[in-house]
Amino acid sequence: MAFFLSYSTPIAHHKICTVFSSKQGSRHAVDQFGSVTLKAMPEEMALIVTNGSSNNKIPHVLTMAGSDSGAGAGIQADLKTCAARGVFCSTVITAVTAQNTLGVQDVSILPEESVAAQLKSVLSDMHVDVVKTGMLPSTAMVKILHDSLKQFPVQALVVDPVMVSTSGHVLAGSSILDMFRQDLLPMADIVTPNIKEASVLLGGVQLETVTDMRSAAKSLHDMGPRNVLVKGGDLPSSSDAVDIFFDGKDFYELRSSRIQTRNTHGTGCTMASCIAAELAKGSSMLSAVKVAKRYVETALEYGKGINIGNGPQGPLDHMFKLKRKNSSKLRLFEPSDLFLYAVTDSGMNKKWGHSITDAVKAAIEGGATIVQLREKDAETGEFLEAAKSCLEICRAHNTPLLINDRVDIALACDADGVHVGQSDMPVNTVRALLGPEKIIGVSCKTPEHALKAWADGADYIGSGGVFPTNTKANNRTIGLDGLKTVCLASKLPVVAIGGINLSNARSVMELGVVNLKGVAVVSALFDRECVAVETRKLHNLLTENVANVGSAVTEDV
Ligand SMILES: Cc1ncc(COP(=O)(O)OP(=O)(O)O)c(N)n1
Ligand SMILES: Cc1nc(C(=O)O)sc1CCOP(=O)(O)O
Ligand SMILES: [Mg+2]
Repeated sequence: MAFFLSYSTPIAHHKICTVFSSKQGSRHAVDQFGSVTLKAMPEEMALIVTNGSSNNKIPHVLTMAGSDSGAGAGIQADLKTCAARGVFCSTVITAVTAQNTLGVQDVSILPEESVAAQLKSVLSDMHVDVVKTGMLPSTAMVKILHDSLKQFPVQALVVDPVMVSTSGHVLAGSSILDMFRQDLLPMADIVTPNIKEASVLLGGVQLETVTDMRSAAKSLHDMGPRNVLVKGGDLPSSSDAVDIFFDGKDFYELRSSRIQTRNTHGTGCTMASCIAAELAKGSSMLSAVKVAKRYVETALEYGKGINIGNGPQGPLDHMFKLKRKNSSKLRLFEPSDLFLYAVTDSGMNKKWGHSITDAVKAAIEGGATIVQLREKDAETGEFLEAAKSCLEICRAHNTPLLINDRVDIALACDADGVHVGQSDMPVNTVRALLGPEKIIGVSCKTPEHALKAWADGADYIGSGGVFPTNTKANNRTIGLDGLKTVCLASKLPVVAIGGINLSNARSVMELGVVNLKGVAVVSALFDRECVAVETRKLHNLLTENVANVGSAVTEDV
């Protein structure tokens, strides 16, 4: 049963039920079936679920949208986004547009029979997980989609209600507005309008503030979709890019810094197809939305200087991963990096006569999977020099190097990221300074801290003190119970910290919580004569323990 519990997000739950619903023949049946709990599943059902999730099955998004000759938006954006996110993407083309950086010059709508045939070809044969819609230029196409999904239910439907191009060209006539409201939105697991589209769908209400966006999200939710994301990229009154996500119960305000670039054509399609891709991989809706927002922000940042075309709006560049700045140097975060997290201490190194570089080398040699420089007494110049030297060592061993507290030092030496506490620089400010791809960790002692860290754009949290420690003065001990409470509330991977050593590390990892990825240690590694030997011992102990606890500690959140 442990296998199924790891897929117990609402969306994946829906997917599991979809497997059975194909016999029942309607999406309505899927939804009713969705209320069956996993524990109540009979054995034969479990078998089918296992087969449906076999290793050979690649997550699959079907996009039903228009072709954009300029390739920033439409079908082309969806294909590139899914490819960048590691998801297979099939296509149903509804229209062929001639557009470039100047605007839309021509739109040819495909015959409805062709659209129906494309949908049938793919849905009947290719095991689609998620359908994403973009430009649906006729009421008949909405009906075709509706009927096709009844016949071939999927895990989720992501609706990007494309109505007006960013250049102002109307891509869906007013006749289909009612069809959107009556048929499409009630089918949708999420609808992702921008400000203009939300306004049109709501009969022309003006959206000028974040409060207006919240009311719009609520009113759109009343039209039937399970979740609503109102995108505020065009909101005139905000210096950040603010989106409002509403799941019918809670509102989430998702903020990112506004990137100054003309290359924004396709952000809407890209956001929706990235949400679809993450859902197809098994993410919860909220996580999918957050990943998509970061993906778009990163693409904007990397593509901001690209020069394509002579018009006012250039295309988004989806494949930035292929040509990142400093691509040989950039170290992207993996939750498994937290497995054995070595945090340095200048006082301990001085006591044992270790240079900072020797200490870091030894920790890596012993198996440390990430290093944090926590040099509380160092002068700025000395800290920066130490950071540069340690970065060379870490890069040579493909081990991420984070800087404690000092965002300026991290920026100056191009470290992989920063770890901050509750009274250090706020995470959203750190994110704005470091950009979307650097690693940010935050110390969290409570579930509230953990949720805020996630909402503000952190990559992981450090939680403790698990045990009393002499390394950090006046540190409150939260114990194993406190750690478990934080882990269960956290949507981010967690590393435990505080008084952890060879004699108690096992009890930490035996908590067996899926997002507890490792231990962060100072004195048990660095307040020792031989750092490499101590690190190796702890590494071995953790490795043995993971083998006992099983897959729980290797899965990603
Ligand atoms: C991995 C990890 N977790 C927690 C901390 C503590 O950070 P903070 O609360 O800011 O305290 P200081 O380390 O700055 O004293 C950490 N450094 N690393
Ligand atoms: C730096 C730090 N942060 C903590 C927290 O609870 O957030 S405990 C701690 C010190 C950890 O050192 P040692 O492994 O020597 O106990
Ligand atoms: Mg700090």
